[in-house]
Amino acid sequence: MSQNTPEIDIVLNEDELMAMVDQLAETLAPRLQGEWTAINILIGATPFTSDLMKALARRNIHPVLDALWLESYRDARESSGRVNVRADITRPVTGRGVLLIDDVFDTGRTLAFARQHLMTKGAREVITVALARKPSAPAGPENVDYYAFEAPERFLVGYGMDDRGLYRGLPFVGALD
Ligand SMILES: O=P(O)(O)OC[C@H]1O[C@H](OP(=O)(O)OP(=O)(O)O)[C@H](O)[C@@H]1O
Ligand code: HPA
Repeated sequence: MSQNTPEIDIVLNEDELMAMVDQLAETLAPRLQGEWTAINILIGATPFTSDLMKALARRNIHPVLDALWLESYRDARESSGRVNVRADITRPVTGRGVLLIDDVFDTGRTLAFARQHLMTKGAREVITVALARKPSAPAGPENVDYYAFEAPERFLVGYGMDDRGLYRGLPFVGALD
């Protein structure tokens, strides 16, 4: 790493990530029969969405892909407490199953907001999936439905996750202090 790059501890390397995404697709595939829309929660979920869509396609599962641009952290490492819609989905979801895809489930605000947003638009059912789940995230009915791994209680970067817009392109999941 260059002088200006902070120390980033590797939490999951590329091979571990790919194996986890593949396992998640194997688990999800039986639930995604019929009419489904997969929604990439922008920006952070983009690499995860891309790999999950490919892993589902290998199993002959082809949901419609859409995107919902939500923002609540911007340049901070803590949630602002509000979820702003920067851009909405592009196709109707009335009567369809919706798979909401996010990179990290932390306070749970983003996915709770997105679930309500899609139910209000008439989705038949909404299921949520995140790559990483923080240990302090909500459990019980507010919990994410599926996740690939339990992350350390640290600030994550890489594989879509950012610190002030940086490090989204790292091919691994790392942690900063
Ligand atoms: O569970 P929560 O506490 O709501 O945190 C999770 C959300 O925070 C990040 O989004 P952010 O607002 O940083 O936008 P980004 O996707 O553009 O990074 C991340 O991508 C999740 O969507
Ligand atoms: N890293 C990056 N973005 C995030 C995180 C995190 O740990 N938690 C919520 N949004």
